[in-house]
Amino acid sequence: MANFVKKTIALVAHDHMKKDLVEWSRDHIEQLKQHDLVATGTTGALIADTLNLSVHRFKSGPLGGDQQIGALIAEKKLDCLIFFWDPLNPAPHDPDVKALLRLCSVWNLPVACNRATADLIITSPHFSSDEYHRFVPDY
Ligand SMILES: O=C(CO)COP(=O)(O)O
Repeated sequence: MANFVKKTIALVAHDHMKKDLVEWSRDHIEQLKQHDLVATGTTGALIADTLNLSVHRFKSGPLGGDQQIGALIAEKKLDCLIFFWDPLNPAPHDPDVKALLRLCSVWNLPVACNRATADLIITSPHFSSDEYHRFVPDY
């Protein structure tokens, strides 16, 4: 029988996508409550205030928040990224966005860029099970 393992989840959304991420977080609030949550500044404030969840907030994305979350990935301190980036509007810090997504591939980190994928990740029995071991490359 599998045991529960608490994970660290990063929540990030661009401005036009924040409403989607708040709705998604509300839909999965019982799961999210069981884990440690981190976020970029504005996203984190919105989720914490709207849903009364405890969220560690890094800097706002354009001010370095994406890179701070990237650093967590490189330090193997993050288990999952839910990143609703905006496919229809350019971001001034697009290189940071690309760098963050790149690190998810470098470190084989589960990353969801839309609600359907986020649903599947958070509801997977593997997500918080001690019987599933994500392969983490040993560079
Ligand atoms: O820009 C972001 C991600 O690239 C998100 O930053 P905020 O949560 O501060 O809006």
